[in-house]
Amino acid sequence: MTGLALELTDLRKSFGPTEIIRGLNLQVQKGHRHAVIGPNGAGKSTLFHLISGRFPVSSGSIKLNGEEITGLAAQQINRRGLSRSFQVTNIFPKMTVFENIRCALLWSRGYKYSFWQMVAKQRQLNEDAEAILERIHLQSRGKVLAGFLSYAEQRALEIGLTIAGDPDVILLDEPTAGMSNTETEQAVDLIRSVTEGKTLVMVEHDMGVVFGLADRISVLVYGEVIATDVPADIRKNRAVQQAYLGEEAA
Ligand SMILES: Nc1ncnc2c1ncn2[C@@H]1O[C@H](COP(=O)(O)OP(=O)(O)OP(=O)(O)O)[C@@H](O)[C@H]1O
Repeated sequence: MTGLALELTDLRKSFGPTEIIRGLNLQVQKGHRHAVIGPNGAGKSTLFHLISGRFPVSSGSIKLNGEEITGLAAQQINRRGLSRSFQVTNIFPKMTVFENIRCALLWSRGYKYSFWQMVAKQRQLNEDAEAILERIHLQSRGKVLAGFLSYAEQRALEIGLTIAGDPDVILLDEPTAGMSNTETEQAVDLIRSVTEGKTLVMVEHDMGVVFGLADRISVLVYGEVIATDVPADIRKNRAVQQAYLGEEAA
């Protein structure tokens, strides 16, 4: 897999008079697991909102698989193969786990409600939903209301919703936030398996997760990427140590 999955050039985003993303450049290679790290308030979530089309950019360019997506709506970007999770869980708590996945599949395939179409596609849809439940290790929890899942299971379901449309590029926002060590280890294994052969861009604060999963790390400070490199070299980078990692990396 070669070429760029994402190419962000001189990206800017202001809220009122305050510029939050300030001439950001970022390239993500196809097939890489790429982590974006940086201090609180650096603009990581805002960056995800820009890439996924949730917020319009103030200026600059975003290319997905070589094609300009700047200015497209979130749904159009999703149809082009980019899917994102949210820091705050995005599941329907009063629907079962299985129904949540089915909904994500329906949405990603753009099915409009038509009874006969639904009947014809029902079987395939159910099989595909079961397959996703297996991939996220929730096959025994399909009939449970999503709101009754443990927190870690809800995060796994959220990953299931994100991968339901079989995206090429997956954006995960703090996928292990709030988890115990054991839950984090399981989440890392899950993320590794569901992103095999895909491109992953991940915002994450847990340095164990970042250095364990990422092929490349970009460091975002005050709305700019100050370094992008392999994990070993990010650890050694002086500017990064000073700006962010501090003693932890020394
Ligand atoms: N909709 C908004 N309107 C105004 N300011 C915003 C908006 N969204 C984010 N900001 C500001 O932009 C800055 C960057 O926020 P953002 O959430 O992107 O940072 P972050 O790097 O993801 O932080 P954290 O690691 O704490 O999640 C913050 O100062 C925040 O207050």
